[in-house]
Amino acid sequence: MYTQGTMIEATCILTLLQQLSMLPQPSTRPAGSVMRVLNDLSESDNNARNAMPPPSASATGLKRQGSNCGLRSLSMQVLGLRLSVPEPAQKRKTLIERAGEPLRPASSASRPPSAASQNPSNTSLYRTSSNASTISRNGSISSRNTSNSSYTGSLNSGIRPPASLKSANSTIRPKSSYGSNKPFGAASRPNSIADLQASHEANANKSKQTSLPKMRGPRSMSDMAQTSMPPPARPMSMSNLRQASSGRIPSVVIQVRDKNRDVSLSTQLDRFHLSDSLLEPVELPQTPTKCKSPTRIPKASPVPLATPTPMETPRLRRKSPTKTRHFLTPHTSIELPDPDERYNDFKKMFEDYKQMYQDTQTKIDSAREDTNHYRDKMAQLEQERSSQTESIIQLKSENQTLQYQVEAMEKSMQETKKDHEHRLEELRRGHRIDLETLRQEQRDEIENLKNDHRDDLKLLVQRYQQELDEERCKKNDALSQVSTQGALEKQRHQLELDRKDQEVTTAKLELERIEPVLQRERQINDDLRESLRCAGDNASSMESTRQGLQAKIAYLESDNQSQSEAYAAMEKRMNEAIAKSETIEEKLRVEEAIRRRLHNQVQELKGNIRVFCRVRPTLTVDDELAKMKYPDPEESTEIEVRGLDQKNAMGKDITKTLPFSFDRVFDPSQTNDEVFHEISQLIQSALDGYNVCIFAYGQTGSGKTYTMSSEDGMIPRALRQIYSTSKDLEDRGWKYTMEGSFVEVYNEELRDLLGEEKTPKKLEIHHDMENEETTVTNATKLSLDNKDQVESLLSQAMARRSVAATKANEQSSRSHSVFILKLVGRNSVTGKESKGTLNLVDLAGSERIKNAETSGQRLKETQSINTSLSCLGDVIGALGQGHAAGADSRASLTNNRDSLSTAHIPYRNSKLTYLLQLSLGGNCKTLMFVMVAPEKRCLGETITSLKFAEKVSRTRVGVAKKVK
Ligand SMILES: Nc1ncnc2c1ncn2[C@@H]1O[C@H](COP(=O)(O)OP(=O)(O)OP(=O)(O)O)[C@@H](O)[C@H]1O
Repeated sequence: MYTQGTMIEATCILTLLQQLSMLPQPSTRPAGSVMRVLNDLSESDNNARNAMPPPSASATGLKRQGSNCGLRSLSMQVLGLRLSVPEPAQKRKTLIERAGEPLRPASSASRPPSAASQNPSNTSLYRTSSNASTISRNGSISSRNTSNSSYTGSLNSGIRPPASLKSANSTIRPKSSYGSNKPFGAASRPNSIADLQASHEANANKSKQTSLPKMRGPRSMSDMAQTSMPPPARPMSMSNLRQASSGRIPSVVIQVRDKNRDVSLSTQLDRFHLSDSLLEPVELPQTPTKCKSPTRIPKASPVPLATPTPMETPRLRRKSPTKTRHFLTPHTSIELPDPDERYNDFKKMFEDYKQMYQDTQTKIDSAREDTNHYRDKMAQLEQERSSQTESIIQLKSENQTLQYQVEAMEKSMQETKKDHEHRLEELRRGHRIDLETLRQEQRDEIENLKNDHRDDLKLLVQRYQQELDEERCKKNDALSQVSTQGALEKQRHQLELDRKDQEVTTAKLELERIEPVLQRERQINDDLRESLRCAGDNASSMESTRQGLQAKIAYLESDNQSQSEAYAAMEKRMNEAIAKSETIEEKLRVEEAIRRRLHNQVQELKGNIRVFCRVRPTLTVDDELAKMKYPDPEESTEIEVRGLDQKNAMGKDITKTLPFSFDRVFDPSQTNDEVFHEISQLIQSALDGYNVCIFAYGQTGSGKTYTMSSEDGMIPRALRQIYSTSKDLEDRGWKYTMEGSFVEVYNEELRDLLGEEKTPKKLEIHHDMENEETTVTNATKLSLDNKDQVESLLSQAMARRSVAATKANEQSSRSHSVFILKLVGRNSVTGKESKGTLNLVDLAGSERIKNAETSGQRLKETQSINTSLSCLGDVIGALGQGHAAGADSRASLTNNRDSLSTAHIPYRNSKLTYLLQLSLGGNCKTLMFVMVAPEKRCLGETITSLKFAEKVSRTRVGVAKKVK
């Protein structure tokens, strides 16, 4: 009866608890299934234990009997106080028994540590609670174990443990395997969906745990269920529940009514109190294996539980302050707790847990929402992952295909390479063979050619040897002849020289004699001019007189006789004056003829070929100058040039100084004016009816053009002088006509430099030997009738000279330019005529002959220049020889012309000499300017030019004669 009543009461309480505790997922559970609810609770405990937040200080203080079993534990506590449940569950293992079993891996590994287990303050608080005989449970597994240990301790021997042991137990608090350093209350943030789910579950469990503190009541609900109900389909295997039920066994035990002994309620309460103190945390072995003496754990007594009647509670409350101490058994000193106090505690705890449960539920809801959100996100990510995976697979397959292609291509390339190498090798072999064959053939051919050449060479050598011997014999004969002739020639020359010296001496004497005569003649001439002027004046005065007389005659005519006589006297005087004037004029003409003769004699004495040397000033300061000296500054006829550096075998300097002598030497300081002063007499000869030729010879840049054709050069000066002199001579009855032409000889061709025609006609040279006149057909001729025409001709000549430079391919020195001026004079008084020609020649640069490093057109030009200059040298040489021969044979100056005509002069060998035929030679007056550059780099050319000029200077070509 007692048991049955108790069971009914327990069932009612459980139903109430179910409603109050708001068990999770109540809808999923079968209504009214108390055992299933308990099972769920147990599982919730297991799952959410670690996540349960620690109770507040006040709550902790209230939870003296707290367990982590929540309301069920509370109910069981209550039941433990009131019910005496028989112990039918011998089959079930106690916590200690189960401690020997291996731990469930999931629960130990993943649960976060309990803050309380790590928090020393909590520990101390817990200890304080223990000292005050109240137990504070913070829901941690360690606390639960502690309670179990306490239970174990309490049941171990049934004897109250010594104080020292208790102290030790309370001090050395076991550390749960779940312990960690994580601070209390720190929310763990889920890292993954799995974490999130775990967190969510933990929250759910926590809420369950919070709402359901662990039961510490007597026995387990399963035991109770086994007692009052049929066993549930699902056994209550949750260890915590079992542990809790086991841990509450002492409480249950204290309610067991000992039938054999009459125990008062106070005693029981005392015992209960004592038993409560036993719930103080006791260190549990950390590993279940350490619990090696489960046999020490006393099993619950099988005695039926004695539940106090409802009436007993007020009785207990009405108890005097001096509380009766209740002991667990009469034989033990284990004190039981005060039931009222515990009841109040439980009630308060219940309220707290309820509040916590509600809070937790709210958190669960939000967590669920988060979970759903994260699930969606996860699904989305999963979808992306699958698409990425697909693309990766596709790329992999493409990559595979490409790799196959690459391999195939590599393979084909290898094959092609091998094929090519093979073919190359074959070609090389073939080429080697062909080459070898060709080489062999060429070797044979060369050998044959060599043999042939050797034979030919032998024959040639023999023939040439023979010819050489013959030639040698001939040359030896000729040499001996020449040497004989040379000796004779030398002797003859010596004689000639002596004779010439004699002649010069005679001429000098003659000159000395003539000089005063000439001076006298000049004086007479001046006097005559003066008297002529006076006569002119007289004539004019006479004319005026005559006019006066005529007027007088007219007057006298009217005045008869006297007038007639005066007129006759005047006429007589006039006639006398005219006659006197005529006499004077005649005298003047005679004097002019004498002057010309004397002038010609002087020119002849100076020589028909005269050579002037002119040294150009240096143009740059950097150039090293050749060493030149002018030993006779007064006479200015010599120049000494230090030759090219020479050293003998001993290394001694044997450089020679070469002396040269000319008719005149102009040093670099002398101007064109001074030069012209020296040649002006020669220009006058042209007016006197002589052929005059002035040419400039020298290397390029030596100053030929500057001397001949520059603005104040010889050509302009000559023209101006001729024009002015001709004008002067008009007074003496001379009337001159002057014709100028300007031609050049380029590549043995004549070109007109004054011609306007675009297609110039061919120029030809024609000599009129009878009149000793040279004509260039088709050449433009400009007459110099007035001063303007002179200037015009000069400007045209200058312009054409520059055009000529262009025409002559860049350099004027590539051609010989010849200015020809024909002078024809007629004396209206005497009826005499004179024909003279003035040739002014600017030769091409002489160095081109030797230093020509040209080809093509330039080579042709060089050859042409070379030929023409060489011909000029030959002509001058031949003229000298002819003159010598003529002089030798006839020994007369006057007959030189005849002798020259008999000698062969190679005028026709070049256009230049052919053009100047009548201006060179014995009948003409020739002046050669040898132009010299002062720079040392030009020394070679300078010496060559000076030697050539000296050779020309020594040439005697006879006496110039007037043109007929
Ligand atoms: N006596 C001088 N005083 C001053 N300058 C001179 C003199 N002689 C020549 N020169 C200068 O030297 C340079 C070369 O002279 P020029 O052209 O007359 O030489 P060239 O031998 O006649 O040359 P080309 O090859 O043209 O015939 C010119 O610049 C000229 O002005």
